[in-house]
Amino acid sequence: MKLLLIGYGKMGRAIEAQAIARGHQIVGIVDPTRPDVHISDFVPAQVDAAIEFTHPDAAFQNVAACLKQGIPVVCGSTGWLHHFPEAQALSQQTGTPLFYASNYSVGVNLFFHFNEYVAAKMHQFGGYNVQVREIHHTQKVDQPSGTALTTAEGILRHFPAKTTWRNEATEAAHELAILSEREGTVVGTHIVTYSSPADSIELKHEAHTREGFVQGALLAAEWLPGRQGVFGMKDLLGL
Ligand SMILES: NC(=O)C1=CN([C@@H]2O[C@H](COP(=O)(O)OP(=O)(O)OC[C@H]3O[C@@H](n4cnc5c(N)ncnc54)[C@H](OP(=O)(O)O)[C@@H]3O)[C@@H](O)[C@H]2O)C=CC1
Ligand SMILES: O=C(O)C1=N[C@H](C(=O)O)C[C@H](O)C1
Repeated sequence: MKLLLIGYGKMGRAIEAQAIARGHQIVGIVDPTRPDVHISDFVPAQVDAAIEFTHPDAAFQNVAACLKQGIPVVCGSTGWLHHFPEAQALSQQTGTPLFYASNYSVGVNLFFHFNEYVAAKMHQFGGYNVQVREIHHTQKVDQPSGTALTTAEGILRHFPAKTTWRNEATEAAHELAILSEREGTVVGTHIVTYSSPADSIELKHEAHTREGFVQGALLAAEWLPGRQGVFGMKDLLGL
């Protein structure tokens, strides 16, 4: 496949290495270190899919530029979802597919699935409080993590005692606390804890390397071309 990389940081570089190992061709790299390369330089005949891992403030503009060019785009940047409805509308207007996941790791998407199942069961039996904790490296700019937000949304859908989330410890029974910690080079750890006076139950995902994110993003890029609409990992994995 012909891939356009948008963002050449930790994820962009890891995706480049794995894409080449899988026999794909990198036709361009858009990044502040290459100011002469722009998304608007590329047309669909040159690119099968773009893969975007940049920054919360840059992601929507990059996604919109790809969609306007008619280039299918796989986006992994977090912290820009207030613009998601605009991106969905643009995908529909242009007939160009968009793939978004707050986390591309297959393991995390299984964790999301189990999280919703556990939340529904814990609601059914009652007596527990719940909180979400995420730990990431100190270079991370957004808080809470996109993965923690998806996790929290899954709990809010199935555990009606919580009606909203707050990014700090909270005494309010209806608020789901998301605790964010930044520590060294931690790749990404997410923990959901249900606790009662008698006991506690934890669901934890710990990424050891970025390889899971990279593999998932490449699977999405291989799957997306030729489709129409807005997709996520549930569509890709059939979860
Ligand atoms: N969905 C998932 O599975 C995952 C999501 N992420 C998310 O992906 C994003 C990137 O993560 P990561 O690679 O670790 O971050 P890095 O900071 O290592 O890399 C981001 C790169 O994007 C560049 N960049 C900034 N603005 C633009 C722009 N307008 N156009 C093109 N490139 C730009 C940065 O350049 P400069 O440094 O000069 O600003 C940098 O080279 C984050 O939002 C992170 O949360 C990360 C891992 C997995
Ligand atoms: O910034 C990161 O590194 C990560 N970001 C994503 C998120 O915000 O959830 C995914 C992963 O946890 C790594």
